[in-house]
Order: sequence, then C-alpha cells, then structure tokens
Amino acid sequence: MIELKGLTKVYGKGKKAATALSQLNLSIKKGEIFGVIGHSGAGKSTLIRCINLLERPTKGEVWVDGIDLTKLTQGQLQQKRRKIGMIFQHFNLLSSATVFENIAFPLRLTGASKESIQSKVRELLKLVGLEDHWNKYPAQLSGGQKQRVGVARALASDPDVLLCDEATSALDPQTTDSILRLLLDINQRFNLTIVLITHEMHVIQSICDRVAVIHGGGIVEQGDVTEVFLKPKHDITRDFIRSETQNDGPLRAAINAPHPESSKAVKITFLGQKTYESTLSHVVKETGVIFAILQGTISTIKDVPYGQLIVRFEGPSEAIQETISKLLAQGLDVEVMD
Ligand SMILES: Nc1ncnc2c1ncn2[C@@H]1O[C@H](COP(=O)(O)OP(=O)(O)OP(=O)(O)O)[C@@H](O)[C@H]1O
Repeated sequence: MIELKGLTKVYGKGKKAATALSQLNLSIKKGEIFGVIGHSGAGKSTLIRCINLLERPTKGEVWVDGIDLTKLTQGQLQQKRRKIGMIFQHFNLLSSATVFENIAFPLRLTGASKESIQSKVRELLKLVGLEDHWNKYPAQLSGGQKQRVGVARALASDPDVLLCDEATSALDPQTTDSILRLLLDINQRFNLTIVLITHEMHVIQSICDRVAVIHGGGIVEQGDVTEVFLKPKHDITRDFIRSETQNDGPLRAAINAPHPESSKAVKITFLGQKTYESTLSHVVKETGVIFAILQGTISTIKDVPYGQLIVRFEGPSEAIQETISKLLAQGLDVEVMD
C-alpha cells in the first residue's frame, strides 16, 4: 500500500545542511495500523510529511497504492492527496468556522452539492460522536473533541490512508485512549490504512499492528508490535519500553538479593492464550524445582494478552535446565537474567 524507497531528506544547504532522513525504506500494508516511534529529532514528522509530500524528499520514492507520488504533476498530486487524510497534534482547525464548517471544508473544495455535504457531514458527526456539537466553534471544545473534528474532517474525502502526526500528544491519558479507540474503530470499519507517529510506546501498544523504531533518520528496528515489544533488539527500543513500564531499580534489587547458590533468575514471557494457562505450575511439579516471584506483569498488546513473570528457580542445576527446556518446548519464551 505504501512503499518508501531510499527516502532521504536534507534540510538546508552547504554548511547548514541537516539530514533528517537517510536512505530509509519502509513498507506498510493495506488495512494495517502502522506506528513509527522515535525520540525528538529522530525524523518522525519529516517521515510522515513525506508520505503525502507535504515535505518533498531530497531523494527516493514514495509509492502509495501503486503510484510514485514524486513523479506526479502538481494537479495529479492534489487529486491523490484527497485520498490521504491527515490529523495533527494541534488539530489545525479553522478557529472562525463551526464544527460543521470545519468538516465540510474539504467537501466544498471538491464542489460537492449542498445536500451531499449536509448528509456526509451528519454521517461523520455521528461517527465521531459530535452530533450535538455541530454548531460550536473550536474554542468551545475540549482537546479530545477538537481531535474528533480533525478525524471527521480527514475522513470527509473517504481516504484510503490516514496519517496521524502525534495526534494524541496534546491530550490527557483518558482522552488519548478515547481517540485511540476511535482510530481503531475506523480502521476496522473501513479497512483504512493508518500510519501514526508518536514518542509514546503506550500508543503503539494500544492499537498498532506493526511498528518501526526511527533514530537518527533511519529505521533501527521494525516488526509486529508483539515481537518488538516483547523481544526488543535495539537499545532505543528498550529505552521506550522501559520508560513505559516499571523502572529497573526494584527488579535489579530483587535479582541481587541473597539467594541460594544453585539458582537462576529467569524472565518467562507468555503470549496469547498461554498467558492464562498453568504451564509453569505443571512444569515445576514435574522437575521438582521451586521458585520465588521477583516481578510480574500482565497486559495486552492491541487485543493480544501477554504476561511477563520474572522468577528465581531454586534446585539442582540440571533440574533448573530441564525446567527451562520444558518451558521452551511449551512455546514460552525464557530469558536467563543472571
Ligand atoms: N524545516 C527544517 N529546517 C531545518 N531542519 C529541520 C527542519 N525540520 C526538521 N529539521 C531537522 O530534521 C531533524 C528531524 O526532525 P523531525 O521534526 O522530523 O523529527 P521528529 O522526530 O518529528 O522530532 P519531534 O518529535 O521533536 O517533532 C531534526 O534534526 C530537525 O532539527
């Protein structure tokens, strides 16, 4: 659906040149919610703005639905952009226009009839839950309501792709969750491809199918959110996950606390239905190993449950080894931590 090939963006020239993206390749499938996460200055905004050519890449190709946008004339690009909606961190609403007029704005540009605009805007107001607010001005709305107007406006031209530029960064956690649920709902209803950029792992964890981690203008890691979240390979990814979960201090203290010589601290990861099964109990019953719990988490990634349990196995080293082998054979992931 979206292919970025060798994408390079350099701002400025000569001594003042700043490379924001360097030879970046990315492939996004139709109907998925794809997240790009990175720290400030990593190149996220530049990347998402290159997808609709709000920012023209210095080099490289931007393919959307089988067409390389960099090769289009201005007129053709204008046409194609109608099928790529966008929402912004600070909403970018027209302050002197009502909610209704903000949503109708892109439709008026297409020359649609008054009746069809009326019925489309009504349908969108219902979709985003703002039927009772159609006559208000942006200043009379909460942040979450403003973003709902942003979403409705972006959907007015029935886009195939929705780009979300830090769409929840200005919102409190509860409102963030309601906007994320709205995005998930429209993704599922219309099979709309959504690309979002964020600096919060929580956003990725809540609704994305796949994620790319961007750093220094390049992708350092990408994959299914479950894979990247539960088995991060790059330090930057680990940083994001750590900042979302507990800090390391108490866990380190638990691992280093006095313990029998013949023991091993391990992290066991359960994914999907296995999260709710009693595999660990059965295995230790068979091997005779006992364990102390050092830390435990249970949560979901999108709608997939997962659990992470850090335990210290105590017993003869062969029995501990056998326990680990049996857990692995049951499809759990086991990482030795000391
Ligand atoms: N218009 C511009 N002119 C010059 N340099 C720019 C411009 N826009 C971005 N940059 C530089 O490009 C790099 C990437 O910026 P970008 O805004 O894409 O990062 P970001 O990950 O979105 O950061 P943030 O989360 O802070 O918005 C940064 O070093 C930034 O200073």
